Amino acid sequence: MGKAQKKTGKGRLDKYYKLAKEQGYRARSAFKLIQLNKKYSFLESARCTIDLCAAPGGWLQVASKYMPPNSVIVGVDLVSIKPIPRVVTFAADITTTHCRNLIRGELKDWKADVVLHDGAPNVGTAWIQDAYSQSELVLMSLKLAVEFLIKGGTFVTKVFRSVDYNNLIWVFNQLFGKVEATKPPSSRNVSAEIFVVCRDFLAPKHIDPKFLDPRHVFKDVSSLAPEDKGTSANHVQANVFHPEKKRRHRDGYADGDYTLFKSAPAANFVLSSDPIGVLGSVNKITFTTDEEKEWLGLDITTGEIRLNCDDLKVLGKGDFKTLLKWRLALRDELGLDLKTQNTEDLIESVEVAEVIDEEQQISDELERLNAESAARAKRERRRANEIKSRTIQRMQLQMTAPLDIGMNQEDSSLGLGQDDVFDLGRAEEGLRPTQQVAFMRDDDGDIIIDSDDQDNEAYEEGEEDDEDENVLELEEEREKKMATLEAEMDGLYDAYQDRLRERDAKYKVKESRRKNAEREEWHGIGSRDIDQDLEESDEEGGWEKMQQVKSNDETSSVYSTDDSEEEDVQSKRKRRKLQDPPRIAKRQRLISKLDPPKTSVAARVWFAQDVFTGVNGLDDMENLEDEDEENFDDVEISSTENDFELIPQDDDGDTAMWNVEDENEDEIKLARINKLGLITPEAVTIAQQLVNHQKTKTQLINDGFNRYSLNSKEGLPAWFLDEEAKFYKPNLPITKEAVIALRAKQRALDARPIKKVAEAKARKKFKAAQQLDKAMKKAEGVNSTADISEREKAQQIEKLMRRGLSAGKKAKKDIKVVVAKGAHKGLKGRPKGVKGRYTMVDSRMKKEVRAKKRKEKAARKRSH
Ligand SMILES: C[S@@+](CC[C@H](N)C(=O)[O-])C[C@H]1O[C@@H](n2cnc3c(N)ncnc32)[C@H](O)[C@@H]1O
Repeated sequence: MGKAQKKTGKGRLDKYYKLAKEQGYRARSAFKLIQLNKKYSFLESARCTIDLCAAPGGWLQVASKYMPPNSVIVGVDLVSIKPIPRVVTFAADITTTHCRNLIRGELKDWKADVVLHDGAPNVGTAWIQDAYSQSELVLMSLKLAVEFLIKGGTFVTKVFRSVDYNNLIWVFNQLFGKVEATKPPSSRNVSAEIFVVCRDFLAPKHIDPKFLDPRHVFKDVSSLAPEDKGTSANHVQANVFHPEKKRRHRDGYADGDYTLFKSAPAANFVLSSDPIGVLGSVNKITFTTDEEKEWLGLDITTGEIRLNCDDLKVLGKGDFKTLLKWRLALRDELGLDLKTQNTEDLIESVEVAEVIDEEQQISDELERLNAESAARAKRERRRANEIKSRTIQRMQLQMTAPLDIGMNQEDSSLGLGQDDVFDLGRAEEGLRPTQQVAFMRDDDGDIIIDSDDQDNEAYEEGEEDDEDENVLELEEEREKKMATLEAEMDGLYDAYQDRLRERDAKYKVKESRRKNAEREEWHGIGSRDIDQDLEESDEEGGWEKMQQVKSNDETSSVYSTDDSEEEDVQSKRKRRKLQDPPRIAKRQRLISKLDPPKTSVAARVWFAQDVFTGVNGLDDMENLEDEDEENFDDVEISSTENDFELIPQDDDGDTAMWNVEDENEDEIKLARINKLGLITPEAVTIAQQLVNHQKTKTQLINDGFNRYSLNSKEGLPAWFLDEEAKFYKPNLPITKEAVIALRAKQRALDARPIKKVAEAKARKKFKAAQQLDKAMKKAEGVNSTADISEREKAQQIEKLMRRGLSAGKKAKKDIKVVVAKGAHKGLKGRPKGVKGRYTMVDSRMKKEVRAKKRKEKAARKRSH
């Protein structure tokens, strides 16, 4: 790190970077050594340490802090290292004999207890080259280590996980008793670096120079000369330098491929038996060969497919499936799918064998038409069945009244008993012989009873005709196959996502950010908003009227003018609760001093159902999700803060269910807002509009009923819901003022002094007050002295008070500070245009002076 590094982006945000700044370390890497030393404790007992590649000196600072006083510390780097107390530094290349001589000159005949190496060539330009010279550098540092280390000494080095890694470890194992590779927490996960701690140096009398020769240690197995393997004596040596006959790439980059961006030819994807593997490991699919280019020209290779192949990292579930389907279609086209090919061949050969005359053609055509219509009828029947079962579900959840599907509960003419009113299976059976009713969906998607004769004929034909049955079976089989394929693709997509997640170290951060952001997003009205408004609203308007209507008319809904809509929302909530019992369990315990819930008749009837009995028992459920635990903690805190009483759950089923999750979510939101304030421009916009009376609460509530608030997700495919969750969000308007206000808030936060400065200021103030106190006491003493004149008294008191008031305010010396950068960098003598007293400072100086003072103070304390 000879060059000044640009400290932007992740570097600045990094926790260790900040810690290093705070604690006066020159580099965040200092924490790597601190953590390594914490694990292996090699510095405390060391009397002499050599740090190879030590600039800017973070490790040296750590060594000087943790090693006993009066120990010897030597640091070497290509670039010069600014002075550090107790440390001797040189600027030299560790691969040269000059460097070796310099160290020898400094140590004389001393031996080092620890040799450190954190060398890194200029990473970032050519990775292949970097990785190799890094390994080379490690070997060079090892060479110096074996020369200067004492028997039993420790060598700590940074190694990059590359193809040379295993060879290096093998060499270390030959020279040290214990070799361990570890990655300290401060080493970034995205970095390929790892630290190897080699302890208990064996100090052999003679070390084969090949152990320390990169040409031998990193020689590739394939390039191994046959004579090396020949004799049994040589055989050992061959193993020495090539511990693994076959290199595996589990741990590092593949041979010769150190790029993160990878592409694969389309043939790999199409012909591979593991297409998901291909998709998960590359960024792009290319069409380079003639055959692949031909595939591009096919109809099935649409523009969308080409785009998808161009950047696999942006694929959503739908794109992913499209790509896999394209692969299947292409394989079909190429005749690669053996099973399909066989079936097709069979059909083809049958067709060829047939003698086709005109009559035959007509009968074939008729057959085909019959088969088609039978298949259509079957499809419709299946669809009707699906609708039927869905309707039954809806009815069981009281989302749909029997009348919604055109049935009259009391109509005995249908031949149905009162008890069987929800048994549509039987209803349909009962209807079929007389009226031949089929359940169909009309244009609006509602269920209708269809008694069209033609359809019924088809229905019956479908039942009777054997040949048609065959076609139906085929059709069914095809659909089953499609369903299996879909399921398979869903599975593959999940696997693909997992792979991407593994590769993307930032995924978790992104996810947690997204969750945080979602917390403050406002998508509509929750019950909490409404309850709060019921209590707080001081406006006249629609909302109050609705409230009145609600209390007067028990049959009306809670806040919707449409009963069915209200029930729909309620039942969705209930279902969510049932699917997520632990959540309920946690929240049930949080019932607080809220007013008894105001339930509508519809809600009471709903909660009275059998399904909800025993919901309290859910309290005992374990295995709560992390997120919920977090929420729970938050809520607990906020409820104690608000002096809420945590009381056990009431046995009454209604009350239990009324403890809606929305309330707790709102509590969490509220607690968060109390803690952090409003953090999104949308929220600030709404808040400002409310404060400035640009919007009333009623308007706000009405705005909550938008197209996003009551979206039914029923029957939608999972991948669609995934995509929707990502992109289908209300776009709440934000104002310029809101953004300005947020920015100002952030600036104010940034401008706040850090804790240490604030503490120092407070200390100064306290000391000044103490001095003043002292001065006043002395002045009183002077005043009460009888043997001096009044004039003298006044003079002395004035002097004392002046001193007391000026305590802590030292007169600043008039010295001009010149920063040693730009034209002033490396300048010797007076800088141009600077008159009077001046001092040159640089970025390091302040910290070093402070550190020096700190140490002096500590030493003084110790000596007292
Ligand atoms: C990651 S930095 C070391 C940071 C140091 N451990 C600290 O805590 O401040 C790597 C250093 O290796 C040095 N380096 C690279 N090749 C070198 C060589 N051949 N000889 C000496 N130093 C070298 C670079 O100049 C760079 O300062």
